[in-house]
Amino acid sequence: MARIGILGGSFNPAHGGHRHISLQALRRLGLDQVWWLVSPQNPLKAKRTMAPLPARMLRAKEVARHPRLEVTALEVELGTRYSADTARALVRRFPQHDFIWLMGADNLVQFHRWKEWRRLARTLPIAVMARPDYIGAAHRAQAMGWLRRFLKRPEQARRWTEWRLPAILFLRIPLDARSATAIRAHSPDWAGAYIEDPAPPR
Ligand SMILES: Nc1ncnc2c1ncn2[C@@H]1O[C@H](COP(=O)(O)OP(=O)(O)OP(=O)(O)O)[C@@H](O)[C@H]1O
Ligand SMILES: O=C(O)c1ccc[n+]([C@@H]2O[C@H](COP(=O)([O-])O)[C@@H](O)[C@H]2O)c1
Repeated sequence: MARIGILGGSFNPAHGGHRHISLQALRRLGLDQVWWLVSPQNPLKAKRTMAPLPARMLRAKEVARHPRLEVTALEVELGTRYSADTARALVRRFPQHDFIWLMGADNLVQFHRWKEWRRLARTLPIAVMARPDYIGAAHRAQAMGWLRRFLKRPEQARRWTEWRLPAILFLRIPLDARSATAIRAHSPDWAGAYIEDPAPPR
């Protein structure tokens, strides 16, 4: 039985912020591993600006480089597109593990727009990682109207496998301002380095 944090994301591209929150989650939640689920396509994000999945995977593996961080494209294998379905499929596929869903505070702000988000919260506990500019907004998030009654205290963090679901925890970790949006603004063609050159014309 392993204790595993799930960090779903576009990773377009992966950056030190992902690594930072994963290492914090490992420590604060007493995890054995964090699995990065590199999403084929976030249902709420534009396809136009999404780099191909193989390029995002390669970059994520370069950034993660830690024995307890696992980079996966599990949603491709599981055939799931929405996180509520992914969570359910993970629990069924890996009954020997305990999972907790990790997200940055910005994700909680739009959580009420995710498909069947209450079902996700009934399937897995949720840990919300602090992110600059979003902490207040996360506490005021629309989804918190329902989730607030299931709030756990920080001192309960390591006992998450014993929580009754739904359960949500805010982790006040050192803030990290890195973001994929900022990287794309600076290097819009970052994925080019990870895509093999097409065969030269004959
Ligand atoms: N610096 C950070 N601090 C806290 N959480 C973060 C940080 N960077 C990413 N996350 C979280 O990691 C998960 C995956 O993030 P994602 O791949 O969308 O990166 P991003 O930097 O938020 O991308 P974008 O700027 O394109 O939205 C999300 O839950 C997001 O909130
Ligand atoms: O299930 C949904 O409806 C849903 C809507 C938006 C985002 N998500 C998930 O949220 C995670 C973070 O996405 P992103 O693009 O902000 O990195 C990723 O696992 C997405 O699949 C899920």
